[in-house]
Amino acid sequence: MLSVSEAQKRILADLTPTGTELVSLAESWGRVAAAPICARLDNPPADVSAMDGYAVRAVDCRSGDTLRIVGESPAGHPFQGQVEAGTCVRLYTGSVLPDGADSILIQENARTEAGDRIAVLSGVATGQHIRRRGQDFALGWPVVPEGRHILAREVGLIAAANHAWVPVYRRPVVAILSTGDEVSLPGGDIPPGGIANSNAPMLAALVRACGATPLILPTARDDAAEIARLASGIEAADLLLTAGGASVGRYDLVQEGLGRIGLSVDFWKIAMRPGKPLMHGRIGRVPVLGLPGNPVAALVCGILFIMPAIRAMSGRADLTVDHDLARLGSALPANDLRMDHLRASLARADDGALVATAFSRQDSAMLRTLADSQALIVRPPHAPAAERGETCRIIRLDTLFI
Ligand SMILES: Nc1nc2c(c(=O)[nH]1)N[C@H]1C(S)=C(S)[C@@H](COP(=O)(O)OP(=O)(O)OC[C@H]3O[C@@H](n4cnc5c(N)ncnc54)[C@H](O)[C@@H]3O)O[C@H]1N2
Ligand code: MOO
Repeated sequence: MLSVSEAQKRILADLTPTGTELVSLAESWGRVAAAPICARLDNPPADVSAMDGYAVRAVDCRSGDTLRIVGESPAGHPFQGQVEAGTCVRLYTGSVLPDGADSILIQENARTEAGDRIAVLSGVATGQHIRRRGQDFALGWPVVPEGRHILAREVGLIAAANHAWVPVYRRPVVAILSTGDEVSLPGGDIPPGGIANSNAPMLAALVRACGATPLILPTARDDAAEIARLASGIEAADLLLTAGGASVGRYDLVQEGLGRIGLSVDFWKIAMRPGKPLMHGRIGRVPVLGLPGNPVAALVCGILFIMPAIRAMSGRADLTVDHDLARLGSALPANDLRMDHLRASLARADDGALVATAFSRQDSAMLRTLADSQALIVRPPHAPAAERGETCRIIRLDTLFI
């Protein structure tokens, strides 16, 4: 059986980003920059005040000096004249620094006197409280690199760089085909021996959380011809996920069904738990991931393989999900040859360290335990028994937003 990291490498090996499109700035959140986004101006565009106060010449702004106010310059209304010796201009945060001035006296350090004069209560240092033109970024700088996931911070930055449109990668379309005679639509009557289809909506939610567009196909019965028929239009998608029918049983027919429409299998079976029967292959240009039917196995494969695959197809530079360190909240037995992913709760110790405690039952059909988990404890193949308090590697589920 293949290792998890080898499987990840093989899945990512031949994935390329989708095409590109232009979206409005407001629509760019959650997308991936398809080209470097270069500043169309300096930011700030001019030397501006960082405080409400007075534009002054530091040389004549010592404690006890008085200055004559020669004008006012609200933000957006630059002063047209010059700040001469012994004068100042009233201005505000964001006002352009007038010619002749080199510093800002904050209003708390000035007292208004009779007429148009102020008394300086505390002197200023040259350049104080000035935001220099271009100190954040300059015209032409690539402020957002190609491949960056655009979140709220990037949206703000792209706006500040004066762009209304953003080049992004097209959202990958991910088709989801669940299989199984026993699988029924959630919400309907579940016949004897049936089970509600949790995989299709769960995988669709995962796909959406990864920034791709899910396309749920009708559920296929355990019938190779039907599986082939339902997957036959797959060229319309960028990735095919199947769920169920991946194992060795007589009715596990996904490979046989997809084989009829040209599936070539790259690998089948990974040394991991849950998720052992994962299959990777291709139908024409479309990559295929055959997920196990057990829902927890499907979702763990989703985190380890679907997320990186969608990120790669979306053009993202950061592909795999990060691991963190935690302390074990309870002892664990030695592991076998499969890399294990134990559903666990997370808490904080008094010293702030994360403490991960595995749930006592780890059945890969138990969705409630999965939903109640804040982390997966990742145990390498053949890991020896571990004591409570030992350091372990975890994948945080609570920060993945899936
Ligand atoms: N003799 C062996 N049996 C099994 C092995 C093995 O190595 N040898 N592997 C086990 C492992 S590990 C897994 S994981 C499962 C995977 O099986 P399949 O991918 O073939 O999945 P199914 O048999 O179709 O279903 C498994 C389980 O999940 C339920 N299921 C299926 N689809 C859905 C759905 N859309 N929503 C909710 N639940 C679903 C199904 O009813 C079964 O209970 O194989 C083990 N067996
Ligand atoms: O690996 Mo299976 O995925 O144990 O349930």
